[in-house]
Amino acid sequence: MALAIQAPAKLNRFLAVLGRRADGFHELELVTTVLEGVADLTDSLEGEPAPELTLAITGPMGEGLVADESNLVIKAWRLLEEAAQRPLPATLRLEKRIPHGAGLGGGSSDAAAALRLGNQLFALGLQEGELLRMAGRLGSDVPLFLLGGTVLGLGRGERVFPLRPVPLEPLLLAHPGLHVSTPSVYRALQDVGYPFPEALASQPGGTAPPWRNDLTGAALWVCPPLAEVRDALRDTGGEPLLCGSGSCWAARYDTVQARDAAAGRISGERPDWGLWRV
Ligand SMILES: C[C@](O)(CO)[C@H](O)COP(=O)(O)OP(=O)(O)OC[C@H]1O[C@@H](n2ccc(N)nc2=O)[C@H](O)[C@@H]1O
Ligand SMILES: Nc1ncnc2c1ncn2[C@@H]1O[C@H](COP(=O)(O)OP(=O)(O)OP(=O)(O)O)[C@@H](O)[C@H]1O
Repeated sequence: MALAIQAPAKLNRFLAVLGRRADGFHELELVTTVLEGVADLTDSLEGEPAPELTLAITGPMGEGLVADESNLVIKAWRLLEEAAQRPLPATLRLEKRIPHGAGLGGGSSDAAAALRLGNQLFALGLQEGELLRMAGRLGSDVPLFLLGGTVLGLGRGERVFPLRPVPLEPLLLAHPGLHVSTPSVYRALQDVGYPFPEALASQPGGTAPPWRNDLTGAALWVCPPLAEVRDALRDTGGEPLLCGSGSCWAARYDTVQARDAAAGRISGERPDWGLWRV
């Protein structure tokens, strides 16, 4: 019987870079919200046992993605096979609605969905701790999608802890169709210089974490046209925040009305941009 798992996008409302580690990764402090329930910004992974492993990719954001061993869904499946010590042949269908290279974690979310799907489909009985370890091997962003909700991320982002939900303000996400490479943004931190973050723990108790992304300068260095999206959102009265390593921006507004007016204006001026209301 076929099973389907939803794979939502994420928003890092707080991303502090604490420094560069000996292994080349960066030590981070992150507060991330998994954007559950936003249908047009959620991938779907469906599968059923079959004679051999195949992956088909469809959906509005499927173009340009390859369904080979480089795909995070297949990489996750191979880790499941390693844990099960046997092949897990299945027909997999991935419906892509999250743009890739946008900082919304779509590939990571698909990988987490694949771990859960394979574990259920073949009744592997892998426990949460084991799945989290496998997720961390696939990518720094993958474990947070296994938790869902609002998540504190430490280390390179893979050490995750559930937080009390931080309510999101009315948001407008704008995607200019540019693809920004995450490694190139982290590398550019050397060129633009490090910020000097106060630790999240030093924020006054009870307040929401600040709207902050220390990768912004580096991403603008790598991809200067990103500034156009930031400025367009600012012109509508929003407070823009770069999503992860870009290229999407999320702007927060005081009211739903202000956000909806902004969406109307930007969709008229920039019909080529992807827009999502959250
Ligand atoms: C920008 C974020 O999306 C914020 O959540 C993540 O930090 C990126 O997470 P991700 O895409 O899962 O990243 P990974 O696949 O683990 O790493 C991709 C590349 O990004 C850089 N990288 C990533 C995470 C980190 N803490 N420090 C890094 O320097 C490394 O060059 C690494 O080779
Ligand atoms: N199933 C997948 N969906 C999207 N990208 C994938 C997938 N499998 C592999 N990739 C590769 O991973 C890269 C990053 O994809 P992803 O959608 O996670 O980017 P992102 O939104 O910038 O995420 P992050 O903020 O985690 O860097 C893509 O450019 C693509 O080459």
